[in-house]
Amino acid sequence: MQQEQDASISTISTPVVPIIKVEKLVKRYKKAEMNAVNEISFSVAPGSLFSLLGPNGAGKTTTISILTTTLQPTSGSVMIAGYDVARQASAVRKNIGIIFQKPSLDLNLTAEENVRFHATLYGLYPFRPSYKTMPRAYQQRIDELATILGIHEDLFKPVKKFSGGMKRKLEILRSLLHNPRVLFLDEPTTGLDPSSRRSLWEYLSKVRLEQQTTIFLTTHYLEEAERADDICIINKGNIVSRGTPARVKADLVEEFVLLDAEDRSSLLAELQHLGYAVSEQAPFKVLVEQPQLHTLLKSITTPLTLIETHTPSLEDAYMEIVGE
Ligand SMILES: Nc1ncnc2c1ncn2[C@@H]1O[C@H](COP(=O)(O)OP(=O)(O)OP(=O)(O)O)[C@@H](O)[C@H]1O
Repeated sequence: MQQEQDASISTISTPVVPIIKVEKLVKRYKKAEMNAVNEISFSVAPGSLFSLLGPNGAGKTTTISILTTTLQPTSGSVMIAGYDVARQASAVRKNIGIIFQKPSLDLNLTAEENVRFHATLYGLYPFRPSYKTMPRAYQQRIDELATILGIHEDLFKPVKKFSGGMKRKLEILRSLLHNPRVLFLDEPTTGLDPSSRRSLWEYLSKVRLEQQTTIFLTTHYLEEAERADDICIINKGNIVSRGTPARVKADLVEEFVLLDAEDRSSLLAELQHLGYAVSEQAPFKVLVEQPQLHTLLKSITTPLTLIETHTPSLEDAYMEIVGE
């Protein structure tokens, strides 16, 4: 038994060096009365899919802009792949890929030309006038990524013929060319129809598995965040909940039963005697999860006039947090 305990403790405490570490990050815009990001701290495990979830104005774009070195924080620290965002911005940039909300592709060029011009602009490969004359390493990398992202057939087509989903995939391909350790995506599925959205998610999972890239994305869709290994929910610049989707659900979703009786004082005394967390006002709100409900009801001897169970969904809990 002792051995089992020791084994489980050592498994839990195995240190994983985070690829992203955010500590007490604050951003206050000029003339703003409140912090857009209000002393938030979190870390991201390497190779994971991390989702920053929140409603409009929560502070997602502000956070991702600081993490990607395009915005100065007011205070706090951010380390990415071991580099300090404020003091080692160019080393950070070498280790990250970024896809912002607004597409930045040249519609008059082919997909491959968009990638090639980007690659030469950023000094990854020397410029050559055609794909065929580009270095072999470039050709292999673009082939590999286009295959993972499912746009191999379309590489030599003009981007103006691409759907929204294909354009997104091309931007992802372009931002992965230099093999970044972290890929940042700001609301990547905004404006996509449900099937393109699903397909983009499948391809992002493949990218993560095959390239071991950590993926950090922002979204205001709860169902998207549920696909992540870790979620951090922010609202009005503050962290509301964080952890695995299951953990966040347990954190936010409060299961309870409402009970009432003609003899309320007897019912209240019984509930308190049984050790349940219970509201003072009737009908009495008793915090109890479904599996324990039967035991609770069997133990009560006061005749009941009301039994009403409440099991909110994660969506309900999220709406309650952000809808105020
Ligand atoms: N350049 C700016 N100057 C002043 N205030 C700003 C600026 N950019 C954002 N804000 C404010 O900071 C807060 C956080 O905005 P942010 O864009 O980070 O939220 P968000 O979660 O990305 O929202 P959305 O989902 O709508 O993109 C909001 O109150 C917003 O009005």
